[in-house]
Amino acid sequence: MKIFDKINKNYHLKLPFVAYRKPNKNKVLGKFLKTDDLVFTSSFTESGFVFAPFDEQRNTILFLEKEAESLEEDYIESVNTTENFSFTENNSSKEEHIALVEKAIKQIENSDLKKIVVSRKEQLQLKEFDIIKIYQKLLDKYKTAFVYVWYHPKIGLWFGATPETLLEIKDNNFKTMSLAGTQPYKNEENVVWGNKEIEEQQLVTDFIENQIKDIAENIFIEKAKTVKAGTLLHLKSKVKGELSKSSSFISLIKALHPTPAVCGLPREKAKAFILQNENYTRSFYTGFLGEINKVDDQNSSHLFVNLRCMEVTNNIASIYVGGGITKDSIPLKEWQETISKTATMKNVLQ
Ligand SMILES: C=C(O[C@H]1C=CC=C(C(=O)O)[C@@H]1O)C(=O)O
Repeated sequence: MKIFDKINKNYHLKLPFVAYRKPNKNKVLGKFLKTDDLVFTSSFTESGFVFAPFDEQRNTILFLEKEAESLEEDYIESVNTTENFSFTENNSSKEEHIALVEKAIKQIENSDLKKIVVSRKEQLQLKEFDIIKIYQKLLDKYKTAFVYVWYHPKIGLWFGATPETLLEIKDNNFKTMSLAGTQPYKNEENVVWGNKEIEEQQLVTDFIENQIKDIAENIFIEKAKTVKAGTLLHLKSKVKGELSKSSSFISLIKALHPTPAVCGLPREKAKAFILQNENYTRSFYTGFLGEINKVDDQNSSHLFVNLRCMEVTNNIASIYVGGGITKDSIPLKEWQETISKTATMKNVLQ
């Protein structure tokens, strides 16, 4: 495909680009830049593609629409996915993660915190690395996800296949979702959920409702349903509404990000715990990415939460995974949940 040649070319010339396919769509879209200038946005008023970190104190990167060459092509399923990547697994940080989960549970028991999402980074040494093969495998395997590869020579190379929409907005009509609770998919989507997962997801739904109630009208929240995301199942409620005339797109982003699906409740206290206690920097994991202010589509924007993602630097893949901790969490189960979540990316590396 032409778009893959262009990805290869830009990557080898060290020029920024993003390629992405929206959930359940066929088209792969690409934005290819001609210089390696680093452009930031804090107003979200420009037209382009944003890549935002978890911590909003850090910069959001913008690929300006007017500076980019845009390509789009229907994806033709790859026939070349049998080739193997081999990797050596680093010694896992099981004890460290379990200790972090235990600390989060204690903090919840001894404060007004209800939920904290704690995460970790797992590093794998790749024996081979081919940007196109990895991206094709992601496209082949995760048709219901937002599947992307994003590169800037001054920032890094990221891949992801995320199940979570942060915000889709056109005119004043918007959609978002409350996604939380995880169990492995075992050929059955009709499953029973435990109280911990039901409560964990309800906390996210209540937070979203509370955050948007003063800036939106006609809010409608669907009952939670089971959804499949790769080899996992989650609980999801769709949310829609109308942004009030006096409110702005950025106020909606600020109201939603970071949701308790990636941070916790109350938000600021959970964030402080995360920044103090996770012994690595999340950078763009649990941030968000996507199109903003599309001029050819009534200024619409479509943003996704950066989950099930990895960063590749010098043949080392860093896979980022986390999970929501509540008073009812069982540390060993939370560890196993992060292992299950690494499979989304590991499946395309082997
Ligand atoms: C934080 C992650 O997932 C979130 C989204 C869905 C379910 C989650 C959970 O069950 O904990 C997390 O809130 C991740 O995949 O790293």
